[in-house]
Amino acid sequence: MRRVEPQAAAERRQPYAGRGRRAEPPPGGGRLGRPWPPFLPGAGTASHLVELSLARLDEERPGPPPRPYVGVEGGRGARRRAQGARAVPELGTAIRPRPACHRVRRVTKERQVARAVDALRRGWPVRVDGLYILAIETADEAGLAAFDGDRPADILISGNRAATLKLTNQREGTPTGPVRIARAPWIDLAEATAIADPALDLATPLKGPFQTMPPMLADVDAVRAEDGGPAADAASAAIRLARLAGLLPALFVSETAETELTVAAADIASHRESDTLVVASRARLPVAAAEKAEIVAFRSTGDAAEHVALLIGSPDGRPPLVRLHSECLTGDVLGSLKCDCGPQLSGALDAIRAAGWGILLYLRQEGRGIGLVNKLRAYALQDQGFDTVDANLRLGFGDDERDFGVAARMLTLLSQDKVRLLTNNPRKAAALEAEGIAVVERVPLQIAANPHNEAYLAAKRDRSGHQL
Ligand SMILES: Nc1nc2c(ncn2[C@@H]2O[C@H](COP(=O)(O)OP(=O)(O)OP(=O)(O)O)[C@@H](O)[C@H]2O)c(=O)[nH]1
Ligand SMILES: [Zn+2]
Repeated sequence: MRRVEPQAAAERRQPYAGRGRRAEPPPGGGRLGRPWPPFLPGAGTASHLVELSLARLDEERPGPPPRPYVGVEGGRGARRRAQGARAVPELGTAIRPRPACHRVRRVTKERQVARAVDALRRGWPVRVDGLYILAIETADEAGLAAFDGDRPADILISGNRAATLKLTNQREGTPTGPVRIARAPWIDLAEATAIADPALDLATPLKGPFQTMPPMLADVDAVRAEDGGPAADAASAAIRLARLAGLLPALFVSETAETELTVAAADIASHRESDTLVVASRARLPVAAAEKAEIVAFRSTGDAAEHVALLIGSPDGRPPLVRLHSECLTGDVLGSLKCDCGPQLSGALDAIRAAGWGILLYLRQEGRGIGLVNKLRAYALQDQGFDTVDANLRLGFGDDERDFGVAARMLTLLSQDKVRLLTNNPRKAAALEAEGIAVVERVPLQIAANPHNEAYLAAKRDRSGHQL
């Protein structure tokens, strides 16, 4: 039986001492100007607070023996061991939410980018340096009317989408960066949606005529942003923001609108999920492929996605066999035959178990980083005859929008700097190497084709350079 200490004993020790929590109210009151509740150990006001000694809990309910997993030597776990408390298996440090008494947090650039992403998804305007933007995909009539004000806002699309629409930049030929289309009176929300969404390309094959209505294509470089810096940077950042939001890279754009939400183009451009990624939690997880496995979940402050690592077997001194698996809901969960993701996932787990020690990183990068909704749009285009690469380009994205810096950061947090990589994709190996993870061997992960994914695998081999 666990014994609850009498209050008198609790009063001699400070609960949570040394954990960075304040024990006494700060001078001048608490959070948001409200007075802090009294917390005066020994004054009889906190009768429910007792200290449960870690050492005593251990005597009564011994913890598991330390597992031989990786971690940062000399970290919090090592200190606890040195103090004789229960040995905590080490694998990076889980970051707890801040206590409720923590006062107003600094608004970081990650938080500002996250807010902007959220606003775009909800159909709210955002200001990026001197450009105001509203996502075409999530705008409604009332929101667009408010955004337009006295003068119709223009349209901004990615260079890839502009190339699909054959909107050549008047000065430079084929555009590489975003292209701005002056909005003629006939371009209402429905027309703008047809410009944005290639699923409608067949239904409305004749768009425009844009070129005959100058200045339909304004070179964004010529427009200076109000806050300084070329509007081209703001335009590129705005397009990136749409992709981070999982939206089509097509926006209404204007130099005059109203919103309280401003985000700097430079903050969007430098936003990297890996910068703020931390270990959030971990647990033992026997899986069908391997009973001896452990799951580790990762979070970052700027993105909602939670990435996961599954550690299989025990470290044996060799670099682990590592699989970077990008999320594919349709293949991983529903058994889609259009791709090779499901069989690759189970094949990778089997290969890691057979190797004795390895890690599967489950990366929340659905659709090669364009998100589930856009991947399904790409599938609809593939049913029209476009291959997996062209479908992405028609949507306005690159062929592969994934940032493997996240995977490198996860490996670093797991204290792994050398890996044997299970992949047919040389880009993954190069990306890890660029982030400081040595890929000592590439191990192929070949899956037999089926009639539904033959063309997909051929496009990966012939157009994306996969070694199949
Ligand atoms: N945009 C798009 N994404 C797809 C399509 N088919 C599969 N995907 C996504 O592609 C990703 C699969 O990538 P992986 O298997 O991790 O990696 P890979 O680039 O194929 O390389 P390997 O390591 O050799 O398998 C998943 O995020 C899928 O959702 C498609 O037709 N279009
Ligand atoms: Zn898939």
